[in-house]
Amino acid sequence: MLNVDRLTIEIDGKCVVEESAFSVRPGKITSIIGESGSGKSMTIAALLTILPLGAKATGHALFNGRNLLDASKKEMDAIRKTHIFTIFQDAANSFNPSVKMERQLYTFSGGRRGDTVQQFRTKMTGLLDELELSVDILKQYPFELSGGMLQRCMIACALYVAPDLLIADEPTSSLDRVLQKEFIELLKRLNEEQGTTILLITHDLDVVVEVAHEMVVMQAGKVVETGSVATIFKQPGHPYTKRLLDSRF
Ligand SMILES: Nc1ncnc2c1ncn2[C@@H]1O[C@H](COP(=O)(O)OP(=O)(O)OP(=O)(O)O)[C@@H](O)[C@H]1O
Repeated sequence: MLNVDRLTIEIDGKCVVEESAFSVRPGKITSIIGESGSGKSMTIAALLTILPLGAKATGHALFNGRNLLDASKKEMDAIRKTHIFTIFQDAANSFNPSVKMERQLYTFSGGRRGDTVQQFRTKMTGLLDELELSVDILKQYPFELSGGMLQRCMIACALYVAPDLLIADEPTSSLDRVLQKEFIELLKRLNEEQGTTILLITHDLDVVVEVAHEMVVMQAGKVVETGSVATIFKQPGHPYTKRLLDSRF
């Protein structure tokens, strides 16, 4: 599904990710974990070709055989429209505060699929209901909804689009513990019921152990360990991973 190899990212000549390599297998939840500043978000930005100005990525990030790093804007737009869906840290920032939810959710889901507004309304109403969100939210503005509700709206769009790959970058860090748990359950459902492949970026080991099948450990811009969560938790191979796991107890 996704094979990253020798990914190096420089920002204004400074190397922030060095020769990183990892794979995301279809149907699995893979988590990238690492301390703040280890390069997790820059890695995702490189895959989505949304690196900040002055940044440059080299290497390979093969998504279904296509190197995302040298895809044109047009190709990338097409890939992001239906094949890769991204949920960012703070859902509130993903929405325009002055536009009602219905129009925005349509843009994120039905519009991407080429559905009519009527088709969107029917399908989205069912999804909102499943996610225990009232259909009335469609008439509301984002600021009238809580952070947890907005993240659930993003999940509703992901369920609607049914992407090949869902990238979630620290999706629970702005939520309280109860909402975090709820959101993680939804990610699990998406994976188990729809078979969605998920790449989850987090610095929370509890989240990793709860939901991920495989993990990629990053430290100071480098991937120091990859493997199944069960194996790594049982027998961490790298001193940094050991420290990370020890800090959990
Ligand atoms: N816009 C930017 N301009 C210059 N350097 C940046 C920029 N964004 C991030 N960096 C640097 O890139 C490195 C990797 O940052 P990145 O945001 O990928 O870390 P992270 O692992 O996602 O951390 P966090 O968990 O805090 O989000 C850091 O040294 C950071 O200072």
